[in-house]
Amino acid sequence: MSAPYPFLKGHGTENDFVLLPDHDGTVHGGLDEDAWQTRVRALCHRRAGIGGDGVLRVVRSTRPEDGTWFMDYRNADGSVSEMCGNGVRVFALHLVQEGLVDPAAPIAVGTRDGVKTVTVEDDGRLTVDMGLARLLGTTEVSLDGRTWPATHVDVGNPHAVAFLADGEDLDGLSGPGQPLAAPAYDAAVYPAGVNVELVVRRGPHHVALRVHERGSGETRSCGTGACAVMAAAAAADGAPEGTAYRVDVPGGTLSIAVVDGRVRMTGPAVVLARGTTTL
Ligand SMILES: N[C@@H](CCC[C@H](N)C(=O)O)C(=O)O
Repeated sequence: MSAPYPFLKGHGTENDFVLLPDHDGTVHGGLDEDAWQTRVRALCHRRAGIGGDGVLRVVRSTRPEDGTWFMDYRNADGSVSEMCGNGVRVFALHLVQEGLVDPAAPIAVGTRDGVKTVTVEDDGRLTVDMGLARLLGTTEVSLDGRTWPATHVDVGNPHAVAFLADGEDLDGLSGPGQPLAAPAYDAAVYPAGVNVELVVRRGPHHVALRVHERGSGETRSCGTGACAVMAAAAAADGAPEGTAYRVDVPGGTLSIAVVDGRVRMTGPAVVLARGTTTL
């Protein structure tokens, strides 16, 4: 058991996170890699822990090029990712709620994929400049004996975006109430693993997805995944820049557009609890 330390719990479209304030790195910064991964897994455990798809450690940047605050993100299994699109909205909201940043000005958040700028909208949602979505070619993913062509999209982290065939639906991808099994993918294309989005079209510029995340399993939403899906859909549609896509995820809705070549994602963020733990 460790000494008590503070945590908060939040989510963005039900992609949920444990936030760990550790501004000067003295709370968790001294842990070695194994101990840190063990702590992340314990915190994210759905029954024995607080529960979460990942952990957002809130730490002051040590590199000026990262801005003032760095989002030290880990998946539920303790692994690192470059970026978390829902997490960065929750992280920025936390900074606002704690009075650590000016909500009227763009909020710079350092990530392993560089600095992301977050803006608080008048309706309380947050918009993230996610940077580039790079379409890197075609691959395949498989699940339960079905195989789909997929687009390899890099949004800082790796994604495989597969559109289901006509007549296939998202509910049919697993047993009723069951999570998605891990899709098979080409490890030569994704040597560090991949986040897989399975997608249907709901209407013009309107899609819906289920996602199996690297390091977390099926989640209720994935911000980077939604951006990857939007980029793949917009390319397939030949949609002009500025076209806003509605991306439905099991936990809500995100609005995403490409402006000046950069993906801008707007969605909600919630911080719902705080406390201390010895996990
Ligand atoms: N849920 C996140 C993505 C988290 C990282 C991902 N599992 C990975 O390993 O790349 C999001 O909202 O983007």
